[in-house]
Amino acid sequence: MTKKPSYVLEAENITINFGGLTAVNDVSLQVPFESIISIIGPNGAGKTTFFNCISGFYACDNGTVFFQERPINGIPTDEIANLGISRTYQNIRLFTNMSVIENVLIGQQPRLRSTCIDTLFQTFRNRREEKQSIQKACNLLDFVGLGAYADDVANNLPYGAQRRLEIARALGNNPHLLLLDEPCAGMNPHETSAMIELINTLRSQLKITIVLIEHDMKVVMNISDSILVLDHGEKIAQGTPDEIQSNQKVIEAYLGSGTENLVEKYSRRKADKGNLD
Ligand SMILES: Nc1ncnc2c1ncn2[C@@H]1O[C@H](COP(=O)(O)OP(=O)(O)OP(=O)(O)O)[C@@H](O)[C@H]1O
Repeated sequence: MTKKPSYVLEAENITINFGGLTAVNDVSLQVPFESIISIIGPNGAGKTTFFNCISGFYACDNGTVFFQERPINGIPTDEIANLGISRTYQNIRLFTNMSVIENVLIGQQPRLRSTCIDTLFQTFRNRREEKQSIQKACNLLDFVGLGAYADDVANNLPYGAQRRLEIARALGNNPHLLLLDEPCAGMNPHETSAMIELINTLRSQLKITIVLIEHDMKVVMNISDSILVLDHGEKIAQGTPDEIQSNQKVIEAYLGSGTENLVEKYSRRKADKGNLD
């Protein structure tokens, strides 16, 4: 019997430079199976760049990324997706003029086996795959609570629903690991609560491991098993929500020196300035 690896993902000593700027410097992260890990840090800290290294969008200058113990540096992004890593983006990337279900069907495209010939001649394999894909897309839409909107134009969905649609599309690949870049950005409190619930359900029902970048500290503290904190491309802390909230280095990196609780400070600054970013 083969031993299950300890971590779904291990990023070891990741460094990436853009010209003279070191955007991520020697950052390591171990992600246990079925965990929810958040990456936080001030603007420009290197969070998205680190994500891009993990998912193969950027080739890092140093370090190794292991997915289920297999090194994945240099593997094309579509192959990484086929191995079981899916992601969403900071800015919503939907095909806005296509229907909701079409957006989900596109996410399954890389896994289909039908050839051009199958499609051209509408072979049995082609028809069976199409049927299975549509059924799967319907199930995914039901899962994210959008089953009733399958035939609507994606652009007509409310903002929070568009973010959930992106997740449904990312699930089309049957991922083991889902990378979510600011899943709650721009959401109202109701949409944020629904997203928190969905992320927890992805883990509990589908057994998917989640790594997310998020600026909303209430979300981060509510949802995470562990939090990685970046500042100026460096890892300055990692720990549980309780550990991170009281970590002086983290509080200073975000908001300057002081003793106030991180969530309280964040909420106060957000109220004062509209948005901390
Ligand atoms: N393709 C690129 N070319 C040059 N510089 C880049 C590139 N991508 C990111 N950077 C720089 O790397 C640094 C880290 O950027 P990154 O987007 O990873 O930060 P972030 O923590 O995700 O910020 P935010 O919270 O604002 O999204 C920034 O100084 C950014 O300008």
